[in-house]
Amino acid sequence: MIAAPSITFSGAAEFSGAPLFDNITLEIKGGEWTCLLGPSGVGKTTVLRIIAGLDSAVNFRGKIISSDGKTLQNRTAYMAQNDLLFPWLTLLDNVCIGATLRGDHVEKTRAIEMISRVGLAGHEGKKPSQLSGGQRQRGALARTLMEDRPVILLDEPFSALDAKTRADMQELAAELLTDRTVLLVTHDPAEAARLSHQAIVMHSTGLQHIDMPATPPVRGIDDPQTLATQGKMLKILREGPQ
Ligand SMILES: Nc1ncnc2c1ncn2[C@@H]1O[C@H](COP(=O)(O)OP(=O)(O)OP(=O)(O)O)[C@@H](O)[C@H]1O
Repeated sequence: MIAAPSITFSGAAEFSGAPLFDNITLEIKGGEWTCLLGPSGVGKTTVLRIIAGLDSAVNFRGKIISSDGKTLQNRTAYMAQNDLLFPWLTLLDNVCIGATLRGDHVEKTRAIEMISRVGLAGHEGKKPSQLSGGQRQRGALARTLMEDRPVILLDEPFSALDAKTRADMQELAAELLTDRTVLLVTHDPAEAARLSHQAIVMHSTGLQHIDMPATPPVRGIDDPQTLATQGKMLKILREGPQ
């Protein structure tokens, strides 16, 4: 098993002098799923991108500390809100792109297996333009799951999926990412209630932790505690910090 560190993210961020968030501390527990919810524009994607080392436009003043003291560089896999599949590559080549770009051995058999696991068997040779939005999102998920990284950053990875496929992909990701440190941004309280070890709502005024059921994820869709937690989150999202 690969060691998945805890991450402490703390600090403030601004874009061109306009403050986005100030003085927040986000504790992301090692080997667990943390879900981050909150209103549009509050800064969730920016947090993910800063941790992934991707956001050059933002002015971030703070620290990102991993519990094992090692840098997070080359230890994160990031799945963006839009699928970012290369339009000129086939699905199979897109799923293998990480290894290809690094000059590593390309594990085509494993990639074909991953494509099958996300329900896209038979589509390996298609270009992204020949796939539906939900299929492209599953392709991006397969590409992320191919990256054998201890820290996984997912930005609304299931948002384009129909209800059945969404539940199936949540369970697949939970299975394949067991013991990884996962930070999942979602707008869906039902998703957060099912998948989170800890769930946090990001408000413009700071972070609010949500009490989670004692049962471990993945929780049943119709489990009463899951539904109660989902309701509590929705209330907080609608009415603000409580
Ligand atoms: N490159 C950028 N330059 C300037 N402002 C930016 C840039 N990227 C994001 N922002 C601004 O920062 C704010 C936070 O954006 P971010 O994408 O992090 O929000 P979010 O909480 O993930 O929103 P959503 O839920 O809609 O995805 C927004 O007001 C956005 O316009």
